[in-house]
Amino acid sequence: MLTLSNIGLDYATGGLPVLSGINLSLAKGEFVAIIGRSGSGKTSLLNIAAGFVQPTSGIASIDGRPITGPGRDRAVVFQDDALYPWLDARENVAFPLKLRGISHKVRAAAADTLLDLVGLPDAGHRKIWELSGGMRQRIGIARALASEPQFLLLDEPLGALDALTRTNMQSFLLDMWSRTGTGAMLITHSIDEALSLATRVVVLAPSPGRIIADIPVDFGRRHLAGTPLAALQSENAFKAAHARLTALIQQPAAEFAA
Ligand SMILES: Nc1ncnc2c1ncn2[C@@H]1O[C@H](COP(=O)(O)OP(=O)(O)OP(=O)(O)O)[C@@H](O)[C@H]1O
Repeated sequence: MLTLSNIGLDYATGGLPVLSGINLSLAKGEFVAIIGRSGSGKTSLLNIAAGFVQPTSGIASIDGRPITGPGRDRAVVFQDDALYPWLDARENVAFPLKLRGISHKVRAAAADTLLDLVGLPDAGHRKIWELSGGMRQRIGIARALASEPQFLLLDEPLGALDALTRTNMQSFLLDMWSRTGTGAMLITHSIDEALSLATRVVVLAPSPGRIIADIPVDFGRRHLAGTPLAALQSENAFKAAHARLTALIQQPAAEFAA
């Protein structure tokens, strides 16, 4: 269990704290989407979970152990795929294993298994610049999975993709999450995406960033069970949840104080 307890964050720039009183837990097998206005502190929160940023107050922990920095139990995927252009796809996926001193033969075999898992069994020898945006994000996710993380921390990983690729990648992401049994934390600006993938949608209000809603949803699980995303998104329940989340994000700042 990844637990954020009473987290506050102040970058000491003289303004309001960026985060205040955040209590959030993420179990393995859960998929939490975090939405909120630009600047509400979503990336800051993910960076605390990743161990890139230490909170000013409160405690971030995994199974009771404080998070003091990045660790193999958490893998982060960003909007920019951040692949190494001088390595081919297989070497990119295998890179975390190389850092752990795993032999060339073993890591090449592990990378091929992961490339298979992400649907790119023949891409191992391809150069990064030969791949489409969606393929590069799959390679990035395969690389994240190479360290067998317990938690996937996803910061707008599909944000730079065209609409059709993004829809395909949403199904792919859900499939990866369900096959690997990880806990996923997804930051997204898309309410549709949050509702379509997550088991819980958490809404952050800005200034200071705090949680104003934590809503369980089941559209993603139903998509995994076979219902197409388009069918789910046309249901009244989906539209009602969308309208509720839109209203929460758009409400005037003064009302957030309540
Ligand atoms: N390293 C930093 N130093 C100082 N201030 C920062 C730093 N990182 C973020 N901030 C500030 O913290 C606030 C929250 O930023 P953050 O990126 O966490 O929000 P966000 O909700 O992810 O925004 P967006 O949706 O635009 O990506 C913003 O006011 C931002 O300027």
